[in-house]
Amino acid sequence: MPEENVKVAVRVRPFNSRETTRNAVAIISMPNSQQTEIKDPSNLKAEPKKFAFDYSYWSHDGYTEGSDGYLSPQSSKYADQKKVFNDLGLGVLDNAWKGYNCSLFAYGQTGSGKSYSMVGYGNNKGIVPLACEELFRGIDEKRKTADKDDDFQVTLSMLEIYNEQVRDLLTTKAPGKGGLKVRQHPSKGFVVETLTTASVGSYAQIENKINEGTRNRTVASTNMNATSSRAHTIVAITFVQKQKNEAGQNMTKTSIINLVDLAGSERADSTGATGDRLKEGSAINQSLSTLGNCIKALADQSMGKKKVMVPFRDSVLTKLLQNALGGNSKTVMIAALSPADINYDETLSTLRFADRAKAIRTSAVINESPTDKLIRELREENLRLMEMLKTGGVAAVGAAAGAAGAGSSQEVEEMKRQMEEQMAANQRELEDMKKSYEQRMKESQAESVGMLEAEKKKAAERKVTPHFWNLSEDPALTAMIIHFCREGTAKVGNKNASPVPEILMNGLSIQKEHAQVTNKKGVVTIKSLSGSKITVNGKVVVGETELHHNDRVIFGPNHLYVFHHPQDEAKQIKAGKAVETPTYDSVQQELAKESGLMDNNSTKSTDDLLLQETLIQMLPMVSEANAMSEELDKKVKFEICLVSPRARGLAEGPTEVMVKMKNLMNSNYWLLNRNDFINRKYLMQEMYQSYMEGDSDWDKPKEQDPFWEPHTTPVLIGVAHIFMQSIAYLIDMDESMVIMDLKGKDVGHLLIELVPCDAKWNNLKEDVFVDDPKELKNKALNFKFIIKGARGIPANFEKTHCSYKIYLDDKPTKTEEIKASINADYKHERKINFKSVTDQLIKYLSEDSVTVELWGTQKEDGSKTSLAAGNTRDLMQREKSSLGAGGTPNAAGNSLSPTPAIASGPTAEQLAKQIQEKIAKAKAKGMKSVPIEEIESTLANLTGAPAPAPAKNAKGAAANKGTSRACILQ
Ligand SMILES: Nc1ncnc2c1ncn2[C@@H]1O[C@H](COP(=O)(O)OP(=O)(O)OP(=O)(O)O)[C@@H](O)[C@H]1O
Repeated sequence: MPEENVKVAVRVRPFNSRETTRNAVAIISMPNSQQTEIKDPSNLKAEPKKFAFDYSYWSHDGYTEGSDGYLSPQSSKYADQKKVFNDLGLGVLDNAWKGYNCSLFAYGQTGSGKSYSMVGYGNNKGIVPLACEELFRGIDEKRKTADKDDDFQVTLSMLEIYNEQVRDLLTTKAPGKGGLKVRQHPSKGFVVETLTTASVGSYAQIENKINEGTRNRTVASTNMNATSSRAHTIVAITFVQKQKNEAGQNMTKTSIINLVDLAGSERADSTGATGDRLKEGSAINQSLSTLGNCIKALADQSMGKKKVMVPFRDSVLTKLLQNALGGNSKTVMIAALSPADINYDETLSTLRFADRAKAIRTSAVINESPTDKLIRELREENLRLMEMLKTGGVAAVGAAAGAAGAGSSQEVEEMKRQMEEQMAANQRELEDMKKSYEQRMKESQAESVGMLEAEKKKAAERKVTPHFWNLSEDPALTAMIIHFCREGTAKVGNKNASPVPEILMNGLSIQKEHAQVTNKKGVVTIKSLSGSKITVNGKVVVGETELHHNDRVIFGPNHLYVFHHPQDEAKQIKAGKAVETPTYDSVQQELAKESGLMDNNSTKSTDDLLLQETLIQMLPMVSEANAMSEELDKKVKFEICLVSPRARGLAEGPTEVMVKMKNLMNSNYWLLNRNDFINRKYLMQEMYQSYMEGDSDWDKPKEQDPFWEPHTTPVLIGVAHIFMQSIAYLIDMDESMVIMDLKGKDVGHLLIELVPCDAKWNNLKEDVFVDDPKELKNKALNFKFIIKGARGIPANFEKTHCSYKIYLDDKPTKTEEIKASINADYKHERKINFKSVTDQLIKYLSEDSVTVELWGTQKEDGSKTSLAAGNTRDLMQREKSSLGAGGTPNAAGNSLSPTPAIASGPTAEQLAKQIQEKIAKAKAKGMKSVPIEEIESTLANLTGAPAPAPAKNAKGAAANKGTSRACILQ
């Protein structure tokens, strides 16, 4: 069987508005129509990494937007939708007409442009609609000259794989527990049972069906509280052509065209391995990671590697794509690339994935229908027999048949009769198939006409009646759900309400009777029912609130709608007001601002903008996690924590977003980094989904419960910053330093001593000091770093220890773990010795501080005094009200401000003052600065050699950095 490689194209999109605001740097270039290069943003001068593909599409710039919104090329370099379709889509169609199975799949991180290439937006139609249009244009063309027996049938199915479960997108029926079943068929491979196949007879019908599927996807994703970018969507078009071939025989060619929009390829963890206990628990990434493994194995196979097992069976997606990747299919992959520096890691991994896919070989065959083949064979056999009978070859046939146990011409006649009967039966079967197809077509046409009419009516009503339209993170799912607010009163509620509410919403935290919307002569108001949550423009609704055009309304934690008021809009336009339609980003930004976590100053650094983006991503997730905790009565609460670089022991860097998981029954808490939290959120969703499906075993054992963490997991209690300045003057320090938690709250004191020593580790005498730290250069330096203990630690801790790094330490040093609740004596003494002090070390000692982290494991039931009772909702309410005036709770339940850059205790300035006072006192007693000979002799003692010459240049200084660190004695 002839093999051919998978065709691979990459396409780079324009910057989005956020990237433009933050002055993102474009790191992708395409020197020609095949080559793609990527630069490492941390080293822009270095050679870029180079890749070659069948097509490299430049869609980053060089285009103009027409009045109809179509983006057309300004320069020949720009690849518009038509170009991509002509290269990839037409090829797929051509193969479909020939009877080959074809697959086209789009790969890339969320927001990189997969849907744009596959489906497109507005007038920029993507490959799927253009291919469907072209397919029907071709069919219409063929029909003009077709024979009466010729026939062309198109059927469509559309499914989604989310979390290893298959959902039929062409039905509103909820799938049973665990989704649709995937079974192995002896000849077809893996198939989805009971999947709807819709017959479609025109482009309008196919477009209608795809819209219907997208709408169902929107409803399902909000109901299940799922993230649409984590789902894979497969549109499968089956194209059957019945035509006479050149020899006048009836042939049926069947081609299945699989159009696959894969879930965002970003790794759940984009910063490397996470330490979270539950990191392997979620099935959310299983399909995509198995796809990666299959592509790797297939690429190895085509490179000639023997005995490679391709793990198709390890995920639902790869089972369904087995043919597309490893068998009977002509396959095209389009990898979508973000141009921005910040996406470097993801984009590079997409390019590597695409590069591997190039090597895969498939061997497609023209699919003839077995029924037709049989008829053809029977007819051929029949013709041969007739010919033989006519030409007197009966004896020969008889002899041949005799050898097989027959013998007479009667038997030959009998054989002939049986064959003819079989042929007739086959013909009948075909006729039945045709009839049932025609019936389905009629129904589908009627349904389609009905739907078109309903759509038209809805569109007309939208122009005059106030309504809500859904706003989704995924632009493809936006404005798919419309709820009208007709004159009178309408209830918003879930499916358990009786009577069924006029505005039906299901999903997380939507109550039976959630809200009431009243339209009184065009004045529309909303009020919350049964204490449920509604937010308008970022503010929680209290009492009856009037809605205005473009107001952003959130029901529960995540049902986001925009209110459209046609008359209000007209008034605004008349008054000359700019009417701006809210976007998902603008709404999230508004919520983040309302959360109080973001300052409102307009000049923002890149780090601020990136932090803002992270907050925008995390805030809705934290609200959802809290809503799930409330519904499942998990008695934990999640809160965003902003952690400054200083609190992480770094001199500089971005503020990090972490999530604190708090046990509401006692004061225990855990800190989750962003990726660990996101991973846990998927697990929470899985748990919530199984709870919603009525599974009796929805609740997991503690070890697998994302809402639980053992009390023995150490948590960071707080940090203290120890300034090293006194060592730079060879002056000792004995201080009690404040320990601050990540919110900047005082959680105890750390008793610290810094003691400069001589070569024999005797404490330097009081009269030994330097006036200027520079005097230490090239000399040896010995000092003791002593952590005596901690005082006033929160009572819920059982065991504590400290951990810190000094100067260039690559691993943290830990003190002993002390079992004590409020006061702990670590009695930790570390002897630190530098053979030769460098400028860099002097700078460090003079300006920097050591961050000592205080870690602890909590008591099983926290601090007994705070044990609380009640359900999660009550506990959350109680916590909110006890926050007091200082903390304003917000949508996400946060009341935090970022950690101050430096914890209090004696500040650097106060320490400097203390040091100068000590020096002044010593001088007043007639003492002089440290005798240089003493240091020289210390150095000689240690190295047995004279002091090394000072580094002459930066490189030398850097080299010295490494050697100046002597082994550290403990
Ligand atoms: N070639 C392009 N030209 C112009 N705009 C583009 C192009 N590709 C993508 N975009 C825009 O970028 C945004 C993100 O693209 P798209 O929705 O296709 O991403 P995606 O990878 O499908 O994301 P998701 O995984 O969330 O579905 C959209 O607003 C889209 O209009």
